[in-house]
Amino acid sequence: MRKDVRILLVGEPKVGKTSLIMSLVSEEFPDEVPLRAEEITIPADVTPERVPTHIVDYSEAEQSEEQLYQEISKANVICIVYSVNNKKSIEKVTSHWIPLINDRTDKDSRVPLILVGNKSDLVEHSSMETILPIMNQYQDIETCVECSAKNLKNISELFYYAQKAVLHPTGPLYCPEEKELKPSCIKALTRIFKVSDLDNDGILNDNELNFFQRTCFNTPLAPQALEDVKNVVRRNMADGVKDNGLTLKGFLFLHTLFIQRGRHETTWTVLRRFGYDDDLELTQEYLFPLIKIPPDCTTELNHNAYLFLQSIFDKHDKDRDCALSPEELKDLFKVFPYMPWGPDVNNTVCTNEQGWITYQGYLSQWTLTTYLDVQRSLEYLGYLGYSIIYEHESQAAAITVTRNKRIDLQKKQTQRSVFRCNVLGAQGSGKSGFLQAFLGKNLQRQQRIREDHKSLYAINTTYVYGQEKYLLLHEVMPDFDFLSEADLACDCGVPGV
Ligand SMILES: Nc1nc2c(ncn2[C@@H]2O[C@H](COP(=O)(O)OP(=O)(O)OP(=O)(O)O)[C@@H](O)[C@H]2O)c(=O)[nH]1
Repeated sequence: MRKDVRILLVGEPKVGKTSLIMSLVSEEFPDEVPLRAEEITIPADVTPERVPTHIVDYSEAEQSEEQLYQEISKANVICIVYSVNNKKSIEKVTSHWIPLINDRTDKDSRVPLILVGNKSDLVEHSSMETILPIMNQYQDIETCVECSAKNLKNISELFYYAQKAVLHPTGPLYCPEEKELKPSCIKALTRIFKVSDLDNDGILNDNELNFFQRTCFNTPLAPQALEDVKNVVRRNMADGVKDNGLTLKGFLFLHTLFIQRGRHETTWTVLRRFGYDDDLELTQEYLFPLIKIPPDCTTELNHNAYLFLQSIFDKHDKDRDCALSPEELKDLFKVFPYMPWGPDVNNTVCTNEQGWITYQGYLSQWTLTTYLDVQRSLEYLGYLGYSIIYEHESQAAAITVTRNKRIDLQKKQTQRSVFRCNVLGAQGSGKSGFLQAFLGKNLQRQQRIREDHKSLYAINTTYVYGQEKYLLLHEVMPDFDFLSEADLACDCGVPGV
């Protein structure tokens, strides 16, 4: 969410820019105004969207072109003011102001524009007939409003729309020409749907909808409201509601409707809650929360994280064979922007006879990633929506940072559950075979492993005094001169296999 909003008012001389600002601030029409109002800052607590808002005036008589360009580049939203009783000031909107602003702003990060027709007290008719075609022609125009600084009509609304255009912009979400959601918005909402579809049946049932509602808006929907939402979808499309739940199509339709009715903030609230920024990318804070790992400590998944991963496995193991077929695995990773596991994973963890990753193998791979590269693990948990489903502040709540290894050794006691063992030995001494045998793969199966699918790691569970622990074997290349710090940082070694 933005920290502040900067609104710039531009337009032809004498259309009433300064008067609009003064009317907003003093809540009365000023008889006399300066050429240009001083920049004002409205504190967060008196703005509708609770963000500090700066309002900046422009005066051709007082400012140079260079100063105007500077202000344009600093603005988050620009109000182009015209006077409804002055045709020339309306013409100038398209002949002068829009091209001037477009020339000075980056095509990919255009500022939203608002067309403001002032002095509505002076005319009987509306300027909308002239303005609507302009709105259809220029995508950057967020909205238009007619107002009067003189009788204070629509003044606070104007500044509210301006704030809203910055905080909840239409641009990234919706294409007004096509009257449909933009592809990146569909992608984000589809991920949100999949994360919220806890049983993975392609339908959000009442429980899932309520959970979603509570997560995003802090309140569940009343039963009648839930029915009303579904009825709106039913009335508009045939397959938006199925088995009394919302399908992806229905879910996307609802968001299209929110936007078309000017309730962008609803869709933005959902997107932000699920970690998206203004460009519909997952934020760095969401994917990579800060986590401190002191030296000699390792990282493991905690009990809650395993429960979560278990539920993710269950929801994708459709045939209940305790293994993920390639299709099931693909489906599991659909909420990721890329496929995180390559074919080497099948040779790093336990698989079934078909070579598919078993439940145990799946948890082992997560354990391995968390041990070797905790940032990656946090990122993956983020794609799966861990912190949202478990209502934690961040993905970091899934991680246990273990005690310093030296203290463990001193006390001869450890809480750790993952232990790393380096396997050393000359080329051809059978290290790979040793690793594969640890995964229960016999020589016949080992021979079928393609060279480029081989892994230098093998991880599996073992029992120590009745407790389940993970043992991670790492095959180290024979040239000892090149052993890295990480290669040496093991709990035990198996030399000369
Ligand atoms: N009737 C009417 N007059 C208005 C309204 N708003 C502004 N005016 C009058 O229009 C004239 C110009 O107003 P300004 O606020 O100075 O306009 P501006 O756009 O800031 O002008 P520049 O500083 O030249 O750019 C003044 O005489 C205002 O009193 C309005 O809503 N209705």
